Amino acid sequence: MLPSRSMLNDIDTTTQWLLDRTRHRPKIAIICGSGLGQLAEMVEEADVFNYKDIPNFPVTTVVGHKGRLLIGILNGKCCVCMQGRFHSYEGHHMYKLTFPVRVFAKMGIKLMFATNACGSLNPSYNVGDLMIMRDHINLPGLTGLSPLVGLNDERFGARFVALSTAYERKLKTLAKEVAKNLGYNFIQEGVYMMQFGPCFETVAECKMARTMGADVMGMSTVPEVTVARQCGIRCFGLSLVTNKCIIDENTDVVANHEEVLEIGRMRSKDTQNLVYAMTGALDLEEYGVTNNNHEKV
Ligand SMILES: O=P(O)(O)O[C@H]1O[C@H](CO)[C@@H](O)[C@H]1O
Ligand SMILES: Nc1nc2[nH]cnc2c(=O)[nH]1
Repeated sequence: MLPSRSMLNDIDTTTQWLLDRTRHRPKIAIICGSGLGQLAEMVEEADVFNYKDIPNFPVTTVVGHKGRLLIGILNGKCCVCMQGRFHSYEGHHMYKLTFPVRVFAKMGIKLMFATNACGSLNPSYNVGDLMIMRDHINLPGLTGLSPLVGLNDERFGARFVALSTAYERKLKTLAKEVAKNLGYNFIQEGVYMMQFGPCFETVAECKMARTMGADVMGMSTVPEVTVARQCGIRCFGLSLVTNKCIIDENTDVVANHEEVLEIGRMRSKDTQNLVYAMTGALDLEEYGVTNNNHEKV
């Protein structure tokens, strides 16, 4: 299913529906990855919406993705937070799974923090490391699956989107500074490869991904970042290494979602503290926010 005119109009309907129900006017969007939903609990004075109640929103089907949108204040900045995301492998068309990002753009979001759980390919990474996304490799995109396929609405952005600046340099620098101040010794910076999922990789696929320059593998984030960039939203990506990708044919150890959620819980507080401190340290004027007023006038 490709986006139609009426689906594009749905964006206006959903945006207005949300703005009519919250006094907050968020400028930052946060997406919680698998097992990282506790991030959302830091949002104060939150107006909370279940995805199933929001017109035109998809619903989450994956364990560890709660399915709530929170709009409120995080360390002094007004944010909208997705407590649970959508994935292609759930059967959502890429256009539909990135629908919230277009709504965020329409709401006036200028920055997006996308978190995810991933498996590591880089042998120097450890389970529990947090990786600042330097860049990504979009395997589905390279093979013809992009959220930007089909009708392009110029209200959102250009037909041809440059992704060489997908991840904002200033935000990567800020993350490193903040992590240093927090005393974190488990920070990496590297390349995330998205594959469609839902299967974890074969050994041969892991070897291919590593050869292609990937440090970690996951099944999300790239569609959201692609759409955000088309809309002019600046992006920061944070990957939690929840497991090591299996690169040895002679082991019976296998990746599993329970382990992903467990490591998510283990690093939950550290991830929260990093995002919280980064949000507080942001100078929103640098990102085009002239009116720092959190609320509608
Ligand atoms: O990318 P997030 O949503 O964090 O989740 C990751 O963890 C799940 C697999 O355990 C997959 O959905 C993968 O993409
Ligand atoms: N593709 C992929 N996604 C993950 N999400 C969490 N761990 C993994 C993994 O090993 N591979």
